[in-house]
Amino acid sequence: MASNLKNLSQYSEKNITEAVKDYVFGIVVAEWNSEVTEALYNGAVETLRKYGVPDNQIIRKNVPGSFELSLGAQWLAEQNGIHAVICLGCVIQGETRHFDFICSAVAHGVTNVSLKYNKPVIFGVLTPDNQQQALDRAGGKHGNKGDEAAATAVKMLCF
Ligand SMILES: Nc1c(NC[C@H](O)[C@H](O)[C@H](O)CO)[nH]c(=O)[nH]c1=O
Ligand SMILES: CC(=O)[C@@H](O)COP(=O)(O)O
Repeated sequence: MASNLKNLSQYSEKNITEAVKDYVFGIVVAEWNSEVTEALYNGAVETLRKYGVPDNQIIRKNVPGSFELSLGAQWLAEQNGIHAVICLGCVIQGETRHFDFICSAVAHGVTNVSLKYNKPVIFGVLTPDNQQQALDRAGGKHGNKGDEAAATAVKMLCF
């Protein structure tokens, strides 16, 4: 379902239990397009807080760009005290195919980290054609991808 047909901040809370407040969440944030990625981060943190996760159980790691999210996620996922990792980035289409290479690399990289460490590693990366599409999905008319990513991490830990 396309994001414009489903608000990213509206999701089922089925299966989410009280136990989630005992977990520790890593959040890796790409610095590229920081206006967008900071909004994603704020959405993710507010969602975790909503379920009672204390701020000292949310560990942030910044990386330069979305391409580096996979390694940043690995640095967090390899820590026994971290139970899930949320990766937040925004890759905006430019004039060349660089966009395609970054998006593919980070999607595969994040997946590989999740499978390697047997932990939820959530792909919270926007891949819009332009800045407006990104803003629409970082607290705009289509909700906040950061909310969705944090809720996904919570749900995976509660299954
Ligand atoms: N153009 C965008 C980038 N580019 C930078 C790469 O992510 C990476 O840091 C660089 O290729 C060095 O390895 N990153 C984004 O997150 N968003 C973009 O729109
Ligand atoms: C997705 C990107 O790396 C992008 O900023 C590159 O832009 P361009 O393809 O115009 O060089």
